[in-house]
Amino acid sequence: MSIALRGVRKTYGRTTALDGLELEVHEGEFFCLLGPSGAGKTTTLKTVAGLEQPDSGTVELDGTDMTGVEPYDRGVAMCFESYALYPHRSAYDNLASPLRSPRHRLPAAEARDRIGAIAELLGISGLLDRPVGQLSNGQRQRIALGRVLVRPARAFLLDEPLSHLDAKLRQSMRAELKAIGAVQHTTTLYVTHDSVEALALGDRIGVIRDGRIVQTGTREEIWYRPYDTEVARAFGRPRINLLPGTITEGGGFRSADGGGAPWSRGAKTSGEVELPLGAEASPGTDVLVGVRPRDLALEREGHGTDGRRPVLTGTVYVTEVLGRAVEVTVRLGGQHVSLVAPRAEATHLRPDDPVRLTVRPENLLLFEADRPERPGRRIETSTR
Ligand SMILES: Nc1ncnc2c1ncn2[C@@H]1O[C@H](COP(=O)(O)OP(=O)(O)OP(=O)(O)O)[C@@H](O)[C@H]1O
Repeated sequence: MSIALRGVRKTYGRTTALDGLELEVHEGEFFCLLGPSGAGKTTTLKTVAGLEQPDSGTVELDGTDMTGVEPYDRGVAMCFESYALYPHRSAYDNLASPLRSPRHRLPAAEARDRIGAIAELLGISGLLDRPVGQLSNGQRQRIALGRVLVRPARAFLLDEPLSHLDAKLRQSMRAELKAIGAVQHTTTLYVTHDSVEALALGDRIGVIRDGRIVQTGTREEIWYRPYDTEVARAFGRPRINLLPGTITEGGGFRSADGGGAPWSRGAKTSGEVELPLGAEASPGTDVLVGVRPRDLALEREGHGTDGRRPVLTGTVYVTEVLGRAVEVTVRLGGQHVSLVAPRAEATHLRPDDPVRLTVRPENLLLFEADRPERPGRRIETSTR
């Protein structure tokens, strides 16, 4: 089933939950809607399900306007973050109840098989006899998810279905979820505020902010061509580094002289540097250059640089071991930047050690400077 929201506006009193939201989810797609708390994610799902009516705008399912169509008749199955389960009934009964409704009734043996298969995938087979009221939050959440997935639907609407699981379980369930046959073949609109989850699961991702979609794209598009600094900051941990500067006459970048400009280039020594970015912006524009921590490399001593890659010179501020990698925070002039390096390359580093960092020009992103009224938008360059 395809899902489309066209110019959907929804207010609650003086709160605007959805502000002319436009969204299209294609048939069979796993679409992640990512945004911070209060952005309008749950309201979007409820509007698609028919549990909320838009003040204006329309919801179309398979191209048909759903205005006036009851939730029950929309063919979508929704899983709430605050799961509505029957606490006194067994987990099995909770999973089985959707299959007893006149619309979805299945022969008992088939229902048993289906429940067994879903329970197996969700790791809840051992809990089926227990009353749901006695289960942990994480266990209940999996029952609630199972309840949605067990019945045939033309689209699944899932609202943070893994949020109550511990990190390890969440990670394994994430992998399982996409492998579930029903999910593979059914349009799924999945709400999360976790960018790692969105990147792992989404065929496409929609970033929602203040009731509007800011950007829609594949994970590559969102990662390499973020709409603005806020989208860039939302994806990737540690966060993207954003360093201030201005656009030069030739469309390059000149670092802001924040007390000892950190950039140098090629064999030149430390000092203010110009990066030829081919920026589509007028000279003098205040900008931010974005570099993700994993795209910054420590220049190894004695290896020099190839003369083409920009080099940043600074001193180590602090290091933190992240499993097999190390996050190194480097002081550059008045700024701090983080980079993630393989442990072997970074374990010897101590605070105040001088370091030189390199970055591939194609890994530099350019943005307008942030303004009070809105985050800086990405500026096209010729280096990527
Ligand atoms: N029933 C309601 N009555 C009044 N205001 C509401 C209601 N439901 C949602 N809102 C408001 O609408 C806005 C969007 O809420 P929504 O629940 O859609 O956000 P969300 O992105 O799902 O957030 P979260 O991640 O915290 O669940 C919020 O400001 C919220 O307070």
